[in-house]
Amino acid sequence: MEPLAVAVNGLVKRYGMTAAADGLSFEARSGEVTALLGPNGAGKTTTVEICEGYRRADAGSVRVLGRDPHDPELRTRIGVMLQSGGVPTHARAGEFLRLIASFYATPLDPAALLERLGLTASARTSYRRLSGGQQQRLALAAAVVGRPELVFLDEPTAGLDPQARHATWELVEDLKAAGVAVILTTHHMDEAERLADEVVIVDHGSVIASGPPSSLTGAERQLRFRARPGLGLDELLSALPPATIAKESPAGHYVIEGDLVPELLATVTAWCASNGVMTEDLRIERRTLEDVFLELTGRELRS
Ligand SMILES: Nc1ncnc2c1ncn2[C@@H]1O[C@H](COP(=O)(O)OP(=O)(O)OP(=O)(O)O)[C@@H](O)[C@H]1O
Repeated sequence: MEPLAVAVNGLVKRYGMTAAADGLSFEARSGEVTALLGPNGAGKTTTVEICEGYRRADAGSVRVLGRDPHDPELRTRIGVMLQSGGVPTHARAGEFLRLIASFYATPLDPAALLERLGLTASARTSYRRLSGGQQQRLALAAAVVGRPELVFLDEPTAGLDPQARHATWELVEDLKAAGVAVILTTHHMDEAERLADEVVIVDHGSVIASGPPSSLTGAERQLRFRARPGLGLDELLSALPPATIAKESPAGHYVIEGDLVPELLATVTAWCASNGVMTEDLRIERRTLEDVFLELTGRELRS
């Protein structure tokens, strides 16, 4: 069997009193997108940078393409897109990408990649004069131009416009189809839901849940609607089967969970009608990854 693209076991990394990684374990496979999710400060960047060979673990085992992350042989086999870009500020976009491509035996065509990411018109512009979104796209191009077997993408779509976001998603889907292992960190749950084969939710330095997005969100559906705040949910519940749950969170947003048969929908809308309640956005849907994420990690802001 093909070795795992990334295998992290019991990873520990401390900064003084802070355990950025605290016994963290996960695996990533070739031809799959593995999304690392977690609140600010959860330990994602620390973990990814240890896998990339930029930081050293205090304890635990980390294997990347079957090797130690510091093995120089990995340099040409992995692609890294850093949040900070990592591109010299004076370098022109096109020249920079051609230079990076020249380090690899069988790179992608830099001009085609620039075109694909909407950077052709900016090819002669220096990095520091590119817009934030253009800089980010160039960093993505640099991460993939060498046809790596494994790519680390740290918040690749943060701050991108919708067109660039879609172009990035398509590129990630193509990488996956080509058998590349993609490790993606993102704060966009919809992005993870769309792209990831495997989601790893990290909090306080360890993994609190993992699995395919559909296994985390479950098959259960919810009835959701918006209406004026403070509806008498106890009264509504008394008209519904005993196991039904109704919540208002946040104010004016209602969720009903239970056996979602047509009669339940009819009862809810009839109750709304008899109470003069006009609903908006009435819909039946599965829980989203964002729902699961907030349930698991809480709603409080992280320091
Ligand atoms: N070089 C460092 N020195 C000291 N503390 C650090 C260092 N790097 C990270 N930390 C701390 O380790 C913890 C985890 O940080 P990390 O950057 O890995 O989180 P993250 O999940 O990537 O967060 P974000 O979503 O904000 O990028 C935080 O408490 C952070 O302050």
